[in-house]
Amino acid sequence: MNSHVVEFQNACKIYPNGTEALKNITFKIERGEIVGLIGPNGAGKTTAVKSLLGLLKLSSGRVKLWGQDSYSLPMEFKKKTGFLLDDRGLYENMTVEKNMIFWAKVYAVDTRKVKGILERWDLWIKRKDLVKELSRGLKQKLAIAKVAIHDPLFIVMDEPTSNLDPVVRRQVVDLLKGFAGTDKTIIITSHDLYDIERVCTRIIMIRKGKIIADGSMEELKKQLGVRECVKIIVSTNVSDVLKKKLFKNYPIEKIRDKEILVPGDHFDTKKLVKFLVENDVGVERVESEKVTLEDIYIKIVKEDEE
Ligand SMILES: Nc1ncnc2c1ncn2[C@@H]1O[C@H](COP(=O)(O)OP(=O)(O)OP(=O)(O)O)[C@@H](O)[C@H]1O
Repeated sequence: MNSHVVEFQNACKIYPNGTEALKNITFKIERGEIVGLIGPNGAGKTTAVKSLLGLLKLSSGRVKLWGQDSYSLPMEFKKKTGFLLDDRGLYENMTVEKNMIFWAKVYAVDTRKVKGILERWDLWIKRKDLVKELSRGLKQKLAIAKVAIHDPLFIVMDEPTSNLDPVVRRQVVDLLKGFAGTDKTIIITSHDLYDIERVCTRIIMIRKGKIIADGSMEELKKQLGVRECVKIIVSTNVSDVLKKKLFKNYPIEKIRDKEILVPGDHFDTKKLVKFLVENDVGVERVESEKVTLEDIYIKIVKEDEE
């Protein structure tokens, strides 16, 4: 069976004012992937997501969900999707509990499950509050609880962790991480690259309506030629003579002010530390310097600008 859940084929979107938000986008997402859609403000992420959910019509090209045109997705498929967008899909003048009961009914979920869901998100005590009386963070939490109410197979979340306090943010990240290894397919857009890195198995980066990078963290690191480093922090200056010796005898990546960087993989750091000590260099500590998604993002944007 075809395991593509999402397929963009030469998708283009030009808004009536002439803005080209998507320029010939083509990619597929397989069942079980958790994709982070990232990129600068105005890159086209929300436009891509809304087209995928059938909320926007493309100017040309196609976007499919489970092989069906997403703009005319049959109801049986619609019911298998869950999404969190800007407007959150909550009724401001209804209570927390009534909102959830409403959505449970829409998705034909047993309304007796609502209590458990609200408890899980610590919202049961707020059940009698009107949504309009909730803080932004609590609204966001309720909207996320709503997205998962019918256990959808395909989930789209636009900025799920914005406005959340650290505890709730961790709760959301854990929920999303819990989907890894299941048959759920998820797309998350976010500017919070730390969350994306923790949750996603694949990153698609768009800029000015075009895909400029696509792959797992490991693949992106390889493509960009960046690697993890070990950082040796020293307390004394490294003389120019010693620097020369170091570059000659060790795979030194860089020597910065009181920091010596060597590649993290397969390198015997102990040998180098011993060498430094023998040459009267005080070694304070050794740390590993991880490459983050933020480092990758900045490098890709810079390269794309050139
Ligand atoms: N309804 C609209 N009419 C005209 N132009 C629009 C409309 N919606 C978005 N745009 C433009 O399309 C481009 C892509 O916008 P989009 O909202 O998809 O970007 P984004 O990557 O989601 O940005 P952000 O990270 O700021 O949310 C931007 O130039 C934006 O100004």
